[in-house]
This record gives sequence, structure tokens and C-alpha cells, in this order.
Amino acid sequence: MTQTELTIRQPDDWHLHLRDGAMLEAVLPHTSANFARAIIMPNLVPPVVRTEHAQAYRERILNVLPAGHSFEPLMTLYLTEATDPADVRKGVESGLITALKLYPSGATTNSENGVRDFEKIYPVLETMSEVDVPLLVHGEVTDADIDIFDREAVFLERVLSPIREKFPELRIVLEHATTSHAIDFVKAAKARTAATITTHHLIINRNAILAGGIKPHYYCLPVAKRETHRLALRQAATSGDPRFFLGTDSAPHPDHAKESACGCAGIYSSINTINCLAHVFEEDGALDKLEGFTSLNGPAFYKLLPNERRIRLFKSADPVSFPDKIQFPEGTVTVFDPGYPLHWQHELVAAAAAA
Ligand SMILES: NC(=O)N[C@@H](CC(=O)O)C(=O)O
Ligand SMILES: [Zn+2]
Ligand SMILES: [Zn+2]
Repeated sequence: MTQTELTIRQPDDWHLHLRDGAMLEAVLPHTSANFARAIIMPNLVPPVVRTEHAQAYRERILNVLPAGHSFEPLMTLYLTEATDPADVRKGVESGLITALKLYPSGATTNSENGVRDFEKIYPVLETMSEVDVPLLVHGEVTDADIDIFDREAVFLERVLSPIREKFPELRIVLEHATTSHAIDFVKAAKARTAATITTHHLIINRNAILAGGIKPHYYCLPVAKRETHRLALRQAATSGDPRFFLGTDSAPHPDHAKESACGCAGIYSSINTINCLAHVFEEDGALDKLEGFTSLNGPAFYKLLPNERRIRLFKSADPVSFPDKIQFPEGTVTVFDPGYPLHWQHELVAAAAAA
């Protein structure tokens, strides 16, 4: 008989862009309705580079959290060549900073202040190893002569392997893995190495962006690769291997900025991610591995307890409907379309019922 219901611990999102201001206010309720915690990416303009900026950003997030929602933003710092190890130590030891994010300069949205010469951050990586705070990595080289579809694989070889070797104690998360190379890199590492995988990279390959017309709402970075890579990601995510966990990389941009001659990178999926993932895991006969991917492997890597709250997932005959776009004062944001109807829904289980 096909399974139509399951109860799991509430998911967390280990890679999320909430932005700021009106956009933050528009998108936060979708995350806080679905997830208990999220790693908040620091690529604001200007970026969140110091502990005091992260503190202020955390307050701006909590100020617009809808009444009745319980959600914990896990704050990160944006690494630059000028990051002060003493500030990192202070932020981590105070409990405010959960991770630091490495953006190669020019690799993605708002990465201009990121790192050009990776050796310049080695002293900070030393401090991070000492205070045991994870390094989160946007893993793409930016060299103009490297094909965009190869940029992740080349980064692993040229930049991340040396870091992995030099700092064996450092916990490293390769964010938004898009290739079989990334999966192999994580599996081959001796220890303390994990990867987040997004919902959309489990569902689309590069044809979604380019076949039958250019589709800006499927464009993100790292760009989706060919089908063999998508299948490798699916295999890793649904395998139960604790080194792989969910980071939606939900990254809202106003539609006018994506539907442009030079459209920006990012896919917005917070609102329907859990529904999409239940579909994916069911399709692969791996519903029993969903909880690990969404709710257990991430906390274990981050040395946090899994959530006590549970959600009940159930499959309905009629598809669940989601808005195509969400509104915010300056326009709309298009919601990720998996290309098929979604029949899985979920609800929070009341605490007493879960006990
Ligand atoms: N993933 C994306 O395509 N975009 C992200 C940045 C990032 O995570 O690289 C964004 O901030 O818009
Ligand atoms: Zn990124
Ligand atoms: Zn991201």
C-alpha cells in the first residue's frame, strides 16, 4: 500500500536568504510557518561583516516575526579579507554567530566584498577551527576562462581541497551542491565535511532554464547542471547519509530584476519546499529518509538538538495550491514551480499530541 502520511520532527533550513526591509517582511512568514530555525545568509547590501551587524540584523528579523510563530534565526558573518579574528571569536563565544560564509568575490549576488585571495583568510580560518564554528562555502571559482558549468568542480580542486587539508579540525559545509563532484568531495573527506542541497537542484536540471525559451525563474547560482548531476544529488539526499541536509537557498528577487536582459540569480522556494521534498522522497521510495534530510542531519552537524516539534505530512487527492507570486510593496516574487502538482501537505502537530 502506498504511504500517505508521516510525522517527522519540524524541518530547519540550513541556507536561507531573508533580505531586509519590505522583502524581509514579505518572505519571513513563509519560512517561520514551515521551519523552526534557519541559517540566515549575510549577503545584504552592505554585507553583515561584524558581530554588531549580525546582532542588529537578528533584531530586525525578530521584529517582523508574525505573532504566534516560533522561529530562531541562526546568524552568520560574511567573510572578507579584512575580517577581524577577534570579532569572530567574540561573536561565536557570545552564542550569536552560528557560522561564517565564504563568498568568492564576484561569484554570486552581493559577493563583491567577498574573498579574492583565499590565503588572506587563513588566519581567520585558524580562529574558526579553534572556536569550532563552521565555514559555509559558496563553492565556485570566478575565473572568466572557466566554463560556468565547471566552476564548482574547479573550486573544489583549487580552493576547497587545500583548505580542507590545511584545517582538518574546521567544520565545512559546501553550500548548495550541484554536481556529482561535490557529492564525491564530501564523501571522500575524512571528517567534518558536509553539503547542503537545495530543493530546486533535486528537481530541475539545466534544461529547465534553457530549453523551449529562457526561463529566468529557474536561474540561480550555482547554475543547475546536466541530468546526471541532478541524479547524484537525489541519490545523496535520499540515501540517509548524515553529511547531506537541506538548505533551500530560497533567494527572493523582485520579478523585474529577474525578468531582465541581465537577470539576477536566485530561486524563491520557502513557501512550497516541504511539499516539494515530500514529493521527491516519495518518488524515490525514500519517505523514511525525509526526516534525516530535513530535520536531523543538519542539527547533528551543527551540534544542535533536533526540534521537539513535529509536523504531520499527509497526501491529499486534490493538489495543494500555492500562489504563483507573492506580493511585496515594490512588486512581486515568483514562487518556484516544480513543474508538477503537489499533493503533500503538512501541519504542525500540537505539542500534547506529539508527546
Ligand atoms: N543562489 C543564488 O542564485 N542567489 C543567492 C546567492 C547565493 O546563494 O549564491 C542570492 O542571494 O540571491
Ligand atoms: Zn551561494
Ligand atoms: Zn544562497
